[in-house]
Amino acid sequence: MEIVSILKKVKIPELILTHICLSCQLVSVKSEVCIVAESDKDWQEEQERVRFVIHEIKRKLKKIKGRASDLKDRVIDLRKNFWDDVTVNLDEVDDVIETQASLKQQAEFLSERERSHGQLSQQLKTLQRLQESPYFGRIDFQEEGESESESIYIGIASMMDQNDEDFLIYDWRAPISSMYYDYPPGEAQYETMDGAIRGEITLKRQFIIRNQEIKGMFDTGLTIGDHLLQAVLGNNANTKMKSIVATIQKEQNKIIRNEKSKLLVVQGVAGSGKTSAALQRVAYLLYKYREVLSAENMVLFSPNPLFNSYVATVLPELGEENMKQTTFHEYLVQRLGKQYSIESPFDQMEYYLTKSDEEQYEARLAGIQWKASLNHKQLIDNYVNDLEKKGIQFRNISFRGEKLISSAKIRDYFYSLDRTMSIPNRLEEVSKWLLEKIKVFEEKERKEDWVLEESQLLDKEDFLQVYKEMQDEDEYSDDPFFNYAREEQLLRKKVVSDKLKPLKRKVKRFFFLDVRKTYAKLFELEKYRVEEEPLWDEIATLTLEQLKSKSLTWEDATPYLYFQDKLLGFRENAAIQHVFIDEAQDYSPFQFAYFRQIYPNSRMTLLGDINQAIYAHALHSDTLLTSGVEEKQERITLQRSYRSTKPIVEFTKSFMPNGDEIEAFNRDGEKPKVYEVDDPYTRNQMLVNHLREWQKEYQTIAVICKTKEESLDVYNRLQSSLPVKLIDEETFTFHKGLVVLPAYLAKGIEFDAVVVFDGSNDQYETELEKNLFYTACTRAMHALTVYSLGPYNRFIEDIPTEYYQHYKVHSYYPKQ
Ligand SMILES: Nc1ncnc2c1ncn2[C@@H]1O[C@H](COP(=O)(O)OP(=O)(O)OP(=O)(O)O)[C@@H](O)[C@H]1O
Repeated sequence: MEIVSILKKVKIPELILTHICLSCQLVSVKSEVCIVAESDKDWQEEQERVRFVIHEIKRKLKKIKGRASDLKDRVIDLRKNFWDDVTVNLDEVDDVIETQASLKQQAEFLSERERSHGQLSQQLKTLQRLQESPYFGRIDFQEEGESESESIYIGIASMMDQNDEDFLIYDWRAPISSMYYDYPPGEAQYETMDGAIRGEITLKRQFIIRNQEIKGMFDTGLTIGDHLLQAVLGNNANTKMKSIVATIQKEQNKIIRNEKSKLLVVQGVAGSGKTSAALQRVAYLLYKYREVLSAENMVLFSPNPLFNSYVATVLPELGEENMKQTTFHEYLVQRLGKQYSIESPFDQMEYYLTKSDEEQYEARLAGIQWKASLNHKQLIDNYVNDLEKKGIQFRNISFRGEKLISSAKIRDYFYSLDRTMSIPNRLEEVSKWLLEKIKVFEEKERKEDWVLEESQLLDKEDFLQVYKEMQDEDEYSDDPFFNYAREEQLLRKKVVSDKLKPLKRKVKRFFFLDVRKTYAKLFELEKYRVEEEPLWDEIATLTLEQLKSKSLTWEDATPYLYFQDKLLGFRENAAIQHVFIDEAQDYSPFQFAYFRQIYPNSRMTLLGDINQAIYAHALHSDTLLTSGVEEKQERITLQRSYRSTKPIVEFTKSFMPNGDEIEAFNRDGEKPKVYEVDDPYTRNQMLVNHLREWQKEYQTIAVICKTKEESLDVYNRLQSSLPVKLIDEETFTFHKGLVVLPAYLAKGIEFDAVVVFDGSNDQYETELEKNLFYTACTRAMHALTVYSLGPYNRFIEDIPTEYYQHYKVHSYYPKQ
């Protein structure tokens, strides 16, 4: 095997390291590196240490395997013979109590064993991972006042030596390990419970260890040397996101280890590692607060279902459980899906992109922006204040088509209650009052003829239940007439009770309050007309139409739920201690305010990129990453982009405002290509050939379109020539190979190579379309090609021509 160890001694500039180690894909890394022969003493000593540590790991593995297997046998045995050790005696009250105690003890015994077994399996998994690659970093740290430095080896978990005295490996999340990410050699310090420990880093070294062998070794003067990063970033994209634990950058480390902020906002350019840092942060918090925090106490809101599967393996790879993951749409559907069909953000986006010729388009757009704003929230708050005094719409309570209690009576009762009580508390009172009334009605109703008729139709089980009830009551008599009468009584009771159950359930859930009708009044009453919004009347008409058809547009769903929670009350989710919101720029200020309401005490980490704000509400208005959030917050900015090669970053940053602040990681590659083609047939032909070529080199290739419709069209065209998959909003996992998808579904994800199917002026014109185009282009890691049917879009005009290769292609086909 060809291995070149890389250390600091001999300098060979501009070495193309195609012969490094092919098995770990350290290929095509072109940079100035330092290199020494394999026989180097340091290399050998390090390899010796790796062997020693792995030997220790194996020893531990053997020991734990033995213990785990013993424990497993004992658990199985305990489960099988659970009852043998329980004294069951139910004769006397004392005996029952004793039996209960004995049962409890046995159950606790079993669960304690099961827990221990779980912990051992966890340790086993971690050791198995360490066995492959025990660590990735080393720092030699000489603490102030000490005469010698200590070598700290850093890996994904800690491991002690045989006598449990010294650490052979430190967990990357241990306080001392933070220096590895934060400091180059020289003065350094780390925080402990007892204050800062100061000293000097005398050596900083990175390793690539695979299959128990050192494949690469770098001494670095930087925080985290570029060599390793070059190697990692040069690899092909995967359908699963990778952990960045070995190469976390200093700025990212600030996000990961931030403990002070209640609200942490990360504005990071495309590919700057926001999502990666967020996941490492979850792992860090789970480690640091392991006594009090578990994966169930954290939730990640992600941009689409595909993204969930994309990031699903990062935490398990680090030996941690995944936190809950959901999309905000999923959350809204779960809360409101029974009453309404809820438009997805993607459908709203399709509307925005494709329906500009519709009559109501302008009004809808104005509505999208208004309903995203905190002004709309204020309007609702004012309205709810008024509703405390009057105006709530109630429903009649009816049973079998007959009105039992009129909405007017309910309203009068509600508004007769103490006004200092909140609306939900008053509803609780109304509910009790109604249930009392229903109870009285229930007793009367049992005597009705229909009840007897229905009782004949009861199931056999119902009769048996009544029979059992009579026996339990000890009312079984020798007098058959008495029995018959009692049976009828009970059957009648059962029929009415069963029939009223759904109604009672609804009353307990405050169904008597008509939320929809009350919300609609906000758009009907002159009092709430928003004068400063010129299209208010149109917005109101549209909203009322939607409400009538029992569907909620994306822009309406959050305000509606907010309003509903205000009226009916909402039990906050106290279990969630940390909320992560990825692609935070896509949430409106109103939506964020709603998050605050449902998770009032949780810490929040918001991650986003203002340049990727693609939803219509972001037009001319604040998003979470601008100034929309007034709360106290800590902001961290990431300017360096890691995903794409330098030429791709130079291309994409050139047409973005403040693009000059975006910094490319120095990774070489081909310049992006822009093909202006004058007919669709030629473009298709070229595209197929192009993709065929790429398939030889790359594992994940995306043809990114603007809309769903365009994606479907491209998919249909390519299908007959190439193995291709179409990704839509219902796609939950994606696989290697060639995919076609709209840009908004590619958010957060990356591909080896990307084709923008049509980057023409007709397609990308507005400011939001620019962001969409930017989002599409920045998905590419190694190669980017833009096809344009006719003249390319005006944003490309802003790019210096030396940053891309431009081709004008004339039709292969004769014009007809
Ligand atoms: N410190 C790092 N070491 C190695 N790779 C990194 C590092 N930071 C980021 N990357 C890589 O860069 C790519 C982009 O990272 P990530 O998806 O986390 O960025 P992002 O800021 O969320 O991007 P976007 O907003 O464009 O979706 C990933 O392949 C990730 O593995």
